[in-house]
Amino acid sequence: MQLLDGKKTSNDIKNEIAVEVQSIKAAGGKVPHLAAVLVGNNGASLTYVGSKVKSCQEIGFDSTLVALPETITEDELLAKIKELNEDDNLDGYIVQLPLPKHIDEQKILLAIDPDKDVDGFHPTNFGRMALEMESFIPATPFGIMELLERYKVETAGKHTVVIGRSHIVGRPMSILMSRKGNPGDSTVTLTHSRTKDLAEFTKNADIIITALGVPEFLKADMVKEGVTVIDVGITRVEDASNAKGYVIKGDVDFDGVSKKASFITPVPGGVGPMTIAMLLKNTLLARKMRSAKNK
Ligand SMILES: Nc1nc(=O)c2c([nH]1)NC[C@@H]1CN(c3ccc(C(=O)N[C@@H](CCC(=O)O)C(=O)O)cc3)C=[N+]21
Repeated sequence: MQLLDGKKTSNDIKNEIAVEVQSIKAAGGKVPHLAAVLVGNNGASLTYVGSKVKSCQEIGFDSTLVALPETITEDELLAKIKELNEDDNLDGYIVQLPLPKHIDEQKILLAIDPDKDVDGFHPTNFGRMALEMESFIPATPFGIMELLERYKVETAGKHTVVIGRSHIVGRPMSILMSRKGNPGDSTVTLTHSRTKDLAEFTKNADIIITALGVPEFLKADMVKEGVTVIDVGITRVEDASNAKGYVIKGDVDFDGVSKKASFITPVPGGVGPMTIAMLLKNTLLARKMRSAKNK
């Protein structure tokens, strides 16, 4: 069994990006600038946004945290988005999800300038991704593709089963794995809450990508020998014995499944850190695209 080490790989990627930042600086260019919009103070969101800002500092990016109150109106948030779109000193930004219930998420995502949409959530980028054009690829799926590539996991002609059809993980993942190229060229089954006999699919899968949010859902008896398992689940489960008061659980019963797997991601330290590294990679791409336009 080979562990797909997202912690290590994300550090490698961050180091590669830091080297590029240094050469941009040496050439007198502008360093990439990422902003994160955070509405309210959801505990998990604060953690992720905090690590995004910290990573920017580590690799020499400029970063801005736009912290807004939970009570902000949709119009006020749209005005802020407009401001970020027009800010010439900003290369890319993300609006941390989920947003409060009174704000229409789709409306907000549509307002983001596709050229600054480093999350790749705008329909323009999603469409470009599906059509195999250059685009910003959503960071979590992009991170999974990067892990598969760096660990040389064979995907061509393999049966990939994706569990979960969310717009930010499952659906884009199913598209990326079916695209031409390496990684890719997979035969993909996208399963979801209405799928019947899910185990019949997972038992026949060469690669399983699970983005469900149900702790330890995938058990050893649901997979075949030699499977590759990518665990995108991250659920905080209360645990008084832990200093933080919680432990992070993936969708996979790691102890059981890892005995049969040829490759598997841990949680934590798998897909999560990769998400942040790929967001930085998208931001570097945004900077390069803007610099080519003399911005
Ligand atoms: N606009 C937007 N873009 C996102 O990319 C986005 C989002 N909204 N909303 C929430 C999800 C979730 N997400 C994670 C990022 C890093 C870890 C991560 O680094 N996890 C660590 C553990 C961190 C912890 O202690 O909780 C790990 O798995 O090792 C997890 C989850 C990005 N998301």
